[in-house]
Parts: sequence; C-alpha cells; structure tokens
Amino acid sequence: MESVLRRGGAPSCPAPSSHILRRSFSAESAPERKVAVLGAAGGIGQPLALLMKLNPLVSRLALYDIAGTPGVAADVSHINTRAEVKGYMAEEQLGQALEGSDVVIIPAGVPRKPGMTRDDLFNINAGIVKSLCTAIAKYCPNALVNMISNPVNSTVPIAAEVFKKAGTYDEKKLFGVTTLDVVRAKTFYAGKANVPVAEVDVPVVGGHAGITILPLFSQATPATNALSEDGIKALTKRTQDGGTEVVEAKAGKGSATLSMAYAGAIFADACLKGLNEIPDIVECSFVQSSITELPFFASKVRLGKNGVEEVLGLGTLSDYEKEGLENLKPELKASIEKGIKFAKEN
Ligand SMILES: NC(=O)c1ccc[n+]([C@@H]2O[C@H](COP(=O)([O-])OP(=O)(O)OC[C@H]3O[C@@H](n4cnc5c(N)ncnc54)[C@H](O)[C@@H]3O)[C@@H](O)[C@H]2O)c1
Ligand SMILES: O=C(O)C[C@H](O)C(=O)O
Repeated sequence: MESVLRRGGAPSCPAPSSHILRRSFSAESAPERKVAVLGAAGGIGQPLALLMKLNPLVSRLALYDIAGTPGVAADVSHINTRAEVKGYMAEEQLGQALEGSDVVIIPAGVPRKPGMTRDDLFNINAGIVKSLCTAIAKYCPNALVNMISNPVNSTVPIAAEVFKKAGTYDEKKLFGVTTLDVVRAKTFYAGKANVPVAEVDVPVVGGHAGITILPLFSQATPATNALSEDGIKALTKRTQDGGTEVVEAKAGKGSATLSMAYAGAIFADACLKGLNEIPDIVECSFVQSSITELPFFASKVRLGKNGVEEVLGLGTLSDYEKEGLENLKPELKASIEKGIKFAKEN
C-alpha cells in the first residue's frame, strides 16, 4: 500500500492512520503498541503527546520528562481515544516509562536561540541523549528509537555508541527524525510549483543541519516545468534554512515545535505501521547507511516489522544535487565523528 503520508499532505494523524487502519485492523484488533515520549512536557513533547494519543495504532502512551509530566499526562489522558496514558517524572521513573515500549521518541533537550547553530546545542544535549539511551538499552533494548534532539547529525551516532557499549545496538532500530525537512520541502515546492501539496513527494537526504540537508527537487513529484535553476536553488536554500526561519521568527522563544510534532507523529506512525507489517511504508530518515562512504546518512528507508527493512539509494541526481552531496560530506562526517568521540570518551 502506498503510504498516504508519502503522497503528501494532509495531516496523517489521525485521518490517514484511521484510513489505513480500516483496511487492516479495527482499532480494537490492532496490535498492542506502547510508545514512550521522552521530553514530553516540552514544546515538541506536548503536541507530539497529543498527536500520539490521537493515533489509533497506539495502545499505551508513556509521557516522561524531568518536570511537568503529571499535568500533561492528566490533560492528554482525558481524550477519548484508544491509548492509555501515563505520566512519569524524574529519573527514578524512567525505567517504568520505558519498559515494554515498541517505539521511543526523544525530543528531550534544549532548542536553539537566534544566532546559534544546532551544533551549539551539542554540549547540553549530548549528555541528555547519552543518559536516556543508556536507560533505553537497559529497559527496552528492542524498541525503535526516533531521535529528534539536536544536533541529530551527532545525537544519532551518540545513541549508536551507547547501544554498542551496552551490547544492544541494532542498526535497524535507530532513526534520526528528518521528517520535518521533508514536510518543509513538500510545502515550499507545492507553493512554487503550483501543485496540490497533498500530492507532493520530495526526498530529502544527507543530514539535519544547514547544507547537510539536501532536498532532491529533481525527483519531486508531481514534476513541474515551473521552476528555473535559480528557483530550485532558492527552494533548496529555504529548506536548508527552514529551522533558522522559525528560530528567528520565535525570537528567542525556541525553535519549531508544532510542525516538528506533526513531523514526529508522521514518522512514529510510519514506524508503527512497519512494526504492524503494513507493506510499503517508506520515509526519509537519518540511519546507519552504506549508500555513501559516511556511516550515517538520511535517505528513503523502507520500514518493516524489525525497523529498517531497506535503505533505499539516492536515485539519479542533478548536477546541482551532486555538487550539494559532495559539499555536505565534510560537515556531516565531522558531526558524526564528534558524536562518536563524545560517546567513547564519556
Ligand atoms: N529533528 C528535528 O527536526 C527537530 C526539530 C525541532 C526541534 N528539534 C530539537 O528538539 C529538542 C527539543 O526541542 P523543544 O522545542 O521541545 O525544547 P523544549 O525546551 O521546549 O523542551 C525540551 C524538554 O526536554 C526536557 N528535558 C530536558 N532534559 C531531559 C532529560 N534528561 N530527560 C527528559 N526530558 C528532558 C525539558 O524538561 C523540556 O520539557 C531540541 O534539541 C531541538 O533542537 C529537532
Ligand atoms: O532549527 C532548529 O534548531 C530546530 C530543528 O532542527 C528544525 O529544523 O526546525
């Protein structure tokens, strides 16, 4: 089944999920699935908790944060949908939050302020991600991990090293969430190409920071003649700078939260569908990869009952995209190595 999400547009949660679910299961007969959100009381965590509560594929929803989760959990738990919601606060409850989880989503950590790069978050977020992943290795080593915390280009390698040290690493189960780049590329492309956004697909490859974000507009569908070379360059730059656009507009009050929660919900939904063996679920994600010489790379990935079923290739690139690909490699390589070094030394 072609992923409704891949075709594009309209909010996938809950409508497309329900649509797909109707074909496969009734909400009651869908497998039991526990989703944990770590950082659930934050700017992303709260709307993401809401969207996961609306997802009929979720039967248990664990909301964990170092503060504020009882209120968020009580609030979300009143919504009359399938998932049973529990809030967990402070480190001593982290194990309980994680136990039995099928999918763990991590939006824990500090966001950018204007003038900062994602890498400027490394010093704080690397430690947070490391300690959360240590707990995941202990309490739910088989869960699919959806890493949202920035800098994703480094936090995913950190998670991989933590899992390797614990002896639980399975490269099929670790994902850097780059869905927001795809969401942005689709929106910006639809606007400029004058095509219905719900029909648009644009792969975005590479990583999740600045020039490492490489949208492949040459592969965008529906194809268009409406875009000049300069138009494509401008769309590429806007996609790469999408996060900064929001950080600047929020003027010190954080980074993308609502669009990120939407993107995170799309990706978690795809993971759940894969686990439930719904065929042909394809999303872009930053995963362990051998499609380039870099050990982690974002590209289209086919999801299945064990997580990554297949890392799809890059397809045919335009000359402009080929140049972008070569240009991004040094920065992405350095961010990956920085994460690995941190995890090995701490
Ligand atoms: N991957 C992406 O596309 C993407 C998009 C937007 C934001 N982000 C990143 O997501 C992260 C969160 O952003 P936000 O706007 O929600 O920030 P926020 O400050 O609003 O929320 C972060 C939450 O994490 C919690 N937290 C901190 N340490 C924790 C720990 N050890 N365990 C559990 N929870 C902890 C905080 O209490 C807070 O509630 C940032 O790093 C941001 O850069 C990524
Ligand atoms: O830009 C940020 O710092 C947050 C996030 O990575 C985004 O792309 O919106």
